Amino acid sequence: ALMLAQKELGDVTLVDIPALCNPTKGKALDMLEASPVQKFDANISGTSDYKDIEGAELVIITAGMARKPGMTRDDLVSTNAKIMKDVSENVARYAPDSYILVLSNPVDAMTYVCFKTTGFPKNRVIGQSGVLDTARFNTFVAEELNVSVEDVSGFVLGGHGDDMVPLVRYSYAGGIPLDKLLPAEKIDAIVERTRKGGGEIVNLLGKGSAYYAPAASLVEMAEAIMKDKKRILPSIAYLDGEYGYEDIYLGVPAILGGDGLESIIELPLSSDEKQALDKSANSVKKVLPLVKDI
Ligand SMILES: NC(=O)C1=CN([C@@H]2O[C@H](COP(=O)(O)OP(=O)(O)OC[C@H]3O[C@@H](n4cnc5c(N)ncnc54)[C@H](O)[C@@H]3O)[C@@H](O)[C@H]2O)C=CC1
Ligand SMILES: O=C([O-])CC(=O)C(=O)O
Repeated sequence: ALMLAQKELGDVTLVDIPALCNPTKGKALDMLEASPVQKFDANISGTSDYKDIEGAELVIITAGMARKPGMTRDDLVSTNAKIMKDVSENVARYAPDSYILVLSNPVDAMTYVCFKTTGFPKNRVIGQSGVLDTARFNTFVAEELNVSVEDVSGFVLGGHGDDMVPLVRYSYAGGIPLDKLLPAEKIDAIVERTRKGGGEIVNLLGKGSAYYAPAASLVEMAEAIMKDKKRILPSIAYLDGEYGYEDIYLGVPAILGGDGLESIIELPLSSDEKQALDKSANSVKKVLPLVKDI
């Protein structure tokens, strides 16, 4: 919320459960009081009444439990699917024209729940994972090469789980393909660390999960939509035959602009890459039956 306001992308309303109404108002007020110092003009308010989101153009859903060390994201599925359904119903009722970004885990399945519950068109329900996974990949590459993160552009496809697919063939530093700059074993180690990147933070924190980098990732997607930037960003999109998958939400490269997820980019994949993507898609598919009757 603070990052959105700092960028003056709009006024921000934080919504949490009634038991946390006052702490939510307190958080919002604290952030708002940073605005005269940091010189941003955006209102930030807190509430537990969904009526207060009436007319919202963009809704970011992060409601739900975070995992603890030793858990997988999929362990959160039944608890978070119920929360996602409740939140999505309220968003559909009070902000029926909004674009939605979903973060709650397991995010591929939660984005599917949000899509089915709201009944919104697929371009208006989008999940976040790839921007974060790519940011982690880029961080590790920049560290290994001792170069600026600004010059590294990785590419991560697939579900937000340990078998996500960092695409080395489409990853560059300063326009130079990564395999010309790093030996295979270093690249493999970076791929593996990226896949487990969320878990690395969960284990270090002991309580809760990553926070700043997921927030920055959501803000990048929000900005693309609010400013109609037509960014090419990895996004969790509803697939209707693209990449050979049907009726599933999965991370793929997409164009984000004023009309949400405006199109999906279908990349040619090698057979190894497609196999890795199939494995990741199958992991997401395994979870979907658990959310279909929520
Ligand atoms: N997709 C991604 O890349 C990432 C996903 N996540 C996921 O995002 C979710 C949120 O993470 P955090 O913000 O760290 O957790 P948190 O525990 O700090 O916040 C979750 C909030 O959801 C609220 N909530 C629970 N039930 C609700 C309901 N029915 N309606 C409205 N609000 C409700 C809670 O009161 C709490 O304030 C988790 O599921 C986490 O795994 C976190 C980081 C990255
Ligand atoms: O790992 C988690 O539980 C939170 C998350 O999705 C991430 O940080 O990638």
